[in-house]
Amino acid sequence: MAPNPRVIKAFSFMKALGISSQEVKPVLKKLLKVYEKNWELIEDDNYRALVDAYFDFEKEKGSESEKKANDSCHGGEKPIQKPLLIDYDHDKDISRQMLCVEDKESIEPSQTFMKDIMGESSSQALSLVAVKDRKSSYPEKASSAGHSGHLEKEIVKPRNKKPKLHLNITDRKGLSDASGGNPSVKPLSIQDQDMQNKHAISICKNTTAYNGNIKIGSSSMDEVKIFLDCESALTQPNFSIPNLNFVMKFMDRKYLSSSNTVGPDFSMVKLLNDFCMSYLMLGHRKGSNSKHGNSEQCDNQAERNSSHFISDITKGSEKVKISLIGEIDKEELPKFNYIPSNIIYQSAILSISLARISDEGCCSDCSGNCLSASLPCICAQETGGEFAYTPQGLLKEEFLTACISRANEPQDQHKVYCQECPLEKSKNEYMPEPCKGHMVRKFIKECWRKCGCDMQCGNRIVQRGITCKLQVFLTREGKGWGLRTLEDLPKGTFVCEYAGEILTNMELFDRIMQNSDKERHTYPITLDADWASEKGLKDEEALCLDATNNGNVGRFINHRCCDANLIDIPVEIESPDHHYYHVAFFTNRKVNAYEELTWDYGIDFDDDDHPIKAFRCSCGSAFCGDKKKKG
Ligand SMILES: C[S@@+](CC[C@H](N)C(=O)[O-])C[C@H]1O[C@@H](n2cnc3c(N)ncnc32)[C@H](O)[C@@H]1O
Repeated sequence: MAPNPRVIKAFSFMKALGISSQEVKPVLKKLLKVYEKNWELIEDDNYRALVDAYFDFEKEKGSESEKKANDSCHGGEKPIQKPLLIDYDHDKDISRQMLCVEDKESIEPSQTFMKDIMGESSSQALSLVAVKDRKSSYPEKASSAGHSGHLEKEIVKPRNKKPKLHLNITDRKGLSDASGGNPSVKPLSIQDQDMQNKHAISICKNTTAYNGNIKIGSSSMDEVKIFLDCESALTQPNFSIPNLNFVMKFMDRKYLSSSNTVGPDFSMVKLLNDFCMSYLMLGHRKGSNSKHGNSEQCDNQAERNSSHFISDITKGSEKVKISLIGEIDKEELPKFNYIPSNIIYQSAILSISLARISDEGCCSDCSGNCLSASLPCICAQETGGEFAYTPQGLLKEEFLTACISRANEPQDQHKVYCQECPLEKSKNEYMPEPCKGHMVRKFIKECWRKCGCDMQCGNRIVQRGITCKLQVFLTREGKGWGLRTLEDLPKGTFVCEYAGEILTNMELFDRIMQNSDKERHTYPITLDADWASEKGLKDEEALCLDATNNGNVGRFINHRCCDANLIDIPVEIESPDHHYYHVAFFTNRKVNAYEELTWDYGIDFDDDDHPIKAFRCSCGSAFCGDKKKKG
């Protein structure tokens, strides 16, 4: 009689797992008896019942018979451990399966076994993930009344529950080297202590089984396992595992709010990468070290289905998209008009004309990139004959250090006192107070339109605009919205300008008076960095920037006393006099992905007379100057 093709198929499936037909035969026989020859139950879910029955049977046989079985089957090698098969198309391509091994303490699989599954060439790249909790990964065992024998008792109850999405966080400690010996490929993962939380995720770095970083497959255990390769941000202390429902809902919203969800460049890998990024981002957003506290918080959030997400607050006006993320009910969406560069409100006088740029004020003889010329061009004169930027586009260490030390020690020698201070005049036109002093600042001068170099010249950083990946997010300390970077930023990186309306100080003062009842406003910046060189400024030349109603992303940068990670540096671009200049933010140290970007506003929290009422500072710095708050 010709063998039953279903038996042959079951044998070949088990053989691929390294289990011989002889071993499978008695188990299959008993299983058929228990299931009353219902093959569907046996074949279901990649022979899950058969695989389980086999391993349970083996286990129960006791140590002696187990040893015998292993010796005969694997030539004395380490016994096969029960695999959770993740198989995306068993019939078509068994060599592309991924395996999870039950016992994480000893998950080095036998070479034979790996070769059987992956084939000779691919066995090194096999990715193995230990399943932490047997209960959470395995179906219930049924005590089958009416059947005798151990196997029957341990037979797996066929599952009629809908498969759940179950993502496991795994510890890769003790895993076999899946990197194929490449030292630069380090597995990275996090371990969830709370197995009650079924929403966990396995994130492994570069344990690529077949070229891609993302691996998906459905297991034989009614689960779907997704392996996502995420960034090293995971190891940061402020990362806590977000609720998966919340991440899912966030993704839904994000893609529903995006007009081009499925464009011609759609790819599943991109989508999953995005999922990874969102997962990390939401994890970081929690900002607390308590996993349990956060997961509760997340549950509530998920219940309320509550997240704001704007994919690009710049409405396409910057070269990069800047997203905003926050929770509904916590804070209103900011109401302002995004402008990528400064704009005159009304009375400010800005004389920008090429005629005002003298031949000595530009490098008309240059071409290409001024930084690659043998000698610095005339535009470097402002910065002592050296360009402020490195060829990599960062601020030079010495220049940055000089700016930082001047900002940190606002000593009198760097201050200038006006005879008739426009700032004081704006507060009280008829009886102005004496000038309180203005810091003389170090300027950067960038090449511009009259210069011979091109737009890619290394001395044109600020004018080329934002290039970092930034995000507006809701701070947890009550500071309202804040700005963070989504990527690591080296020291000296240009982040963004503070762009807003250009007002005269008089106009600003009027505006402040009119809005004095409003608690929160953005912080205006007085453009007084070079008032020293002016004998007397006309009212319409004493300028400031206000980004409250119209501004760029700089308006979201919160204050931090003393140890902020950004420094504001005046930059001369199109105007040779310094009534008007650009205020550019640079990192003053390396800033890690997901860190909030902060800037020291230079507020005197004791100055009760200042027209702008200082907020209660929640910067969290050890050097916080808000003594009232501390008191
Ligand atoms: C330039 S805006 C920054 C963006 C602002 N957080 C928002 O939600 O639009 C300045 C305002 O943010 C708030 N803020 C900034 N830094 C803060 C801090 N360290 N503590 C408390 N509030 C802060 C204050 O209300 C301040 O007037």
